Amino acid sequence: MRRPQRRALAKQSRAKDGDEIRLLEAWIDAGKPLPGTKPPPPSEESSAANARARARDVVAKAAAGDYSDYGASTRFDELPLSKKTKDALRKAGYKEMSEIQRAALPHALCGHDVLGAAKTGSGKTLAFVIPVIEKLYREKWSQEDGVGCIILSPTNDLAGQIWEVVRKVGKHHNFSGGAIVKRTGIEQEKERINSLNILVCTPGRLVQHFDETPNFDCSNLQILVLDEADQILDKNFKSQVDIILSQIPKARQTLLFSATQTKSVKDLARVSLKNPEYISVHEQASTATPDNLEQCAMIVPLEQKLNMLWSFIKRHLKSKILVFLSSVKQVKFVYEIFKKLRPGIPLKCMHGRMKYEVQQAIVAEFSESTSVLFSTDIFSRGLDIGNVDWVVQVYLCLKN
Ligand SMILES: Nc1ncnc2c1ncn2[C@@H]1O[C@H](COP(=O)(O)OP(=O)(O)OP(=O)(O)O)[C@@H](O)[C@H]1O
Repeated sequence: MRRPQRRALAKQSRAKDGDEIRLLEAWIDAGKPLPGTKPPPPSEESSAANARARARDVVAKAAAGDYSDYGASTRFDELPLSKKTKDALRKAGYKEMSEIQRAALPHALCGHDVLGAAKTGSGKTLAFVIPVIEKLYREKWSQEDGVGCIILSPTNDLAGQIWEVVRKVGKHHNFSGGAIVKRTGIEQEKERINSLNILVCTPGRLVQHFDETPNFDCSNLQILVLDEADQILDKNFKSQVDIILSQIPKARQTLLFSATQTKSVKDLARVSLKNPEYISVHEQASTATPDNLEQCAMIVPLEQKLNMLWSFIKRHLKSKILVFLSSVKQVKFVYEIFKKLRPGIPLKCMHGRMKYEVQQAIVAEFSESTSVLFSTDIFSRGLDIGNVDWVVQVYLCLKN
């Protein structure tokens, strides 16, 4: 008896999705922003209660066929998004959009290619994760359709972090996906990669699958995202990115995000952007770092550097400190010596020769506790760790 009931429910839910998709498509088309437009500054008059009422009104009107322009929205619930996505965003505590999200989401939702730049920590991840999920939802993507989206990240850690955001925002949808990183082992990945809809991975790992996984197929790809695009497009990843681009369809949506915007015509031609929207929300800012970040430099004779670092740590025993060193050898050396000297604060170290699971455990511990983490630059891009008091670059290259 149960099975027919379940089938009937599934049918009902598909029909509901179909109605919602038709409404979203009509709304997206009717209310889309004109190419090249930016949202006006948000008005300060409205209270949270007013804003919620306005969002309800917008959605009710859309259901009645009166589609509003959504390019000036300030809240996620004013956008033409599926109920499943809106519910997940609300549960995760996301209500008001950040500046880059306000500027990029309306263009990305209506299918434009986007080249977005905004300071680190400004919310770029949601600005590409939401359009990815919505596009696949509106395309009624399912496991049988295979890989629908690839999100490229320069590091495994960042890929893992992006995947967590995809999971959070897509938790009421039925897409499959995962962070294709060293953690799982290539053989296990090969068995399931063709059934994943959203892949978050480094260029290197993806190329390995193109080389080694029989029948690995991305010919249906709908959307390609490059996070930290400036780094993915630089010479270190060039050969890998070229292979990836040769294996995916040119007719797709492409979203590029980073803290600084690449304007190199060559780069943009490589990724075949079509009439991209250039969105740069912190153009006037003098640095790509947040305004409340204070930065200073000290010139210290080489032979004094470790003493100076030791004194710094001893004077900040109640702080969370991230120390960047320039090689695995240095990280191991400084960590071992300082550990023996017992500064009075827990010490940790991390570098690319450690297993991925060990790195993840160290990041998790560091996120939770007051401690000092010595690391190479594997840790330098895009990771979201709260409450870090100090970042110390011990061997700063002054030329750069
Ligand atoms: N609209 C929002 N409301 C509240 N918090 C948000 C919003 N958007 C993003 N955040 C939070 O802000 C933090 C930084 O977001 P995110 O990692 O996406 O920034 P980023 O611009 O990608 O930074 P980076 O350049 O360092 O990768 C995260 O903790 C995220 O959950």
